[in-house]
Amino acid sequence: MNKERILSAIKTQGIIAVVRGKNAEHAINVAEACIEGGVTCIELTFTTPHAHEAIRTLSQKYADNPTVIIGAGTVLDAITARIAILEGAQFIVSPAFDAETIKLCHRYQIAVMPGTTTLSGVIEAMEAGADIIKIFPGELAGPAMIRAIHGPLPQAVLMPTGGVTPDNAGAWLNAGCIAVGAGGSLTKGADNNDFAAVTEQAKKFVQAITAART
Ligand SMILES: O=C(O)C(=O)C[C@H](O)[C@H](O)COP(=O)(O)O
Repeated sequence: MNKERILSAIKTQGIIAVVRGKNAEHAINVAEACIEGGVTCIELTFTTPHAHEAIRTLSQKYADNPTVIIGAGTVLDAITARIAILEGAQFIVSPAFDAETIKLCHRYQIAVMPGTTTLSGVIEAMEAGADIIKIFPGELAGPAMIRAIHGPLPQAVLMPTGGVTPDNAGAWLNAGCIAVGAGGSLTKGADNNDFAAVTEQAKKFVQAITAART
């Protein structure tokens, strides 16, 4: 799928699941539980051992399903981004700013989302061509910061991650975020292999996002 369609799908879905697995198989199970609950944009983080295998498996499985978008997270450098792209990742998320990662993603026309918590960081990311700017850690910023950034920079496309829950997801969207990223509160059941709990939590996120947009 081309980059515009990936970005449009993320905007429509309103949420990216941040999946940190114990290993590739565990990450795949967590991702499948999210997808079953209706959260279909999946960020597989490179803190998971052999994360690239999970990216490959899920990218191949959902290659013909345009509602499921598989991407990579915790991408700290261009080498990791290239590995993720070769395995099928359709978007790249970083917790911070790395110019080489953004340049590489542009080379392959893959959506790229660097992280920052400052206004200067937002401007630097926009100037480098970030498609979405991740506000991380979101719990330290809060939805008020989104409104504040959009004062001087109404054109900034922002997405928080860190501390996003079904209870506060709507506040982030109402503050002007294009989507939210949710890890711990979405996938905590997976710590005990309770994947049904992950599916239930995914449904709660979908309900919260639908409610915020109606
Ligand atoms: O490392 C990255 O690239 C990340 O994407 C960081 C994640 O956004 C947060 O770890 C998610 O935070 P929680 O939802 O509070 O678990």
